[in-house]
Amino acid sequence: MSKEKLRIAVQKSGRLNEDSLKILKDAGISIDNGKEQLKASSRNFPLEVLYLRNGDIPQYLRDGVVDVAIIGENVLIEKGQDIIHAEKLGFSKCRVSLAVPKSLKYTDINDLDGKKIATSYPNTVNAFLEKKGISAELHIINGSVEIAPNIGLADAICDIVSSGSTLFKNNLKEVEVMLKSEAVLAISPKISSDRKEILEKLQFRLKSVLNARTSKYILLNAPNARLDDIIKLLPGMRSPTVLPLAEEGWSSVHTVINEERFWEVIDELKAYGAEGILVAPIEKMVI
Ligand SMILES: Nc1ncnc2c1ncn2[C@@H]1O[C@H](COP(=O)(O)OP(=O)(O)OP(=O)(O)O)[C@@H](O)[C@H]1O
Ligand SMILES: O=P(O)(O)OC[C@H]1O[C@H](OP(=O)(O)OP(=O)(O)O)[C@H](O)[C@@H]1O
Ligand SMILES: [Mg+2]
Repeated sequence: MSKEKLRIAVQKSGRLNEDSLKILKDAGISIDNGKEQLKASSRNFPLEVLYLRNGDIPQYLRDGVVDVAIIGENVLIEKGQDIIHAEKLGFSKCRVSLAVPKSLKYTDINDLDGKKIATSYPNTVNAFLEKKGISAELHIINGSVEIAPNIGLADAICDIVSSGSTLFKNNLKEVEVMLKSEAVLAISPKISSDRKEILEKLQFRLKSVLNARTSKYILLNAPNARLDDIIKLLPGMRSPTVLPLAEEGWSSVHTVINEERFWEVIDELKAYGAEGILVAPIEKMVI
């Protein structure tokens, strides 16, 4: 067997670290994790993990020091336009937005012309402003950006927004959403063909985990008279499984459904007489 290993960068600590390790674990990849180690290997998958600062990862990918990484799309947009985004991983969802003091009357982006904007995302802001034909002075800071208007450092800010509570606490309001982001699997343009084979195996596993996370297995009892209507609401992987119940005139229907779709159709299912609806998690889903 080849000794080749795929090298993946995972955030050392911060918002992405825990969910990144969790998705690898759910994909059946065990990583022995000495807390202080910056490098670790998997026992059961040809993977080497490097724990790095999120902001440094685009450069490591570009140089081919790591083959793949779990990173926020926002960082790739800011610093890694040349890097391939593969799977969206469904966690660390946020947006990168412009915000101004609540007291400021804001009509549109023209209100920021000639103003000072504090941000850790200068390339993203510049590209956005350029597209809108606006010029502003950027004040680049690495953290606590939201405090800038309160201390007279800037008129507006551009930073990550999720719940909006940091903006609220700093008396700011979100006025423009520049981009939406979530964690993604990013791929180095320099990855070798041997490692690409390992990457394909990793992507297959991640997709199975992601499919399972967004789907549910449902079982319900349905009156035979309304079976056709109920089945139309429940497409399933190929089609639902229908089994007769011991009680005449009733069937048991089993299927897989996207969780959001389940909540959309639940009232209709009940209206067609579906009973005893059970919803179960799916561990892995190979399509
Ligand atoms: N409040 C939030 N809600 C959801 N996702 C977020 C939030 N803040 C940041 N993120 C996402 O998580 C990523 C990592 O954020 P975090 O604050 O942990 O690291 P950082 O300080 O930007 O980077 P570094 O690892 O270089 O110190 C961001 O790039 C973004 O994609
Ligand atoms: O809309 P909210 O839910 O309030 O989240 C947004 C905040 O979260 C991030 O900061 P973080 O907590 O990661 O601190 P950091 O500046 O130390 O990275 C981001 O920089 C915002 O300040
Ligand atoms: Mg942060």
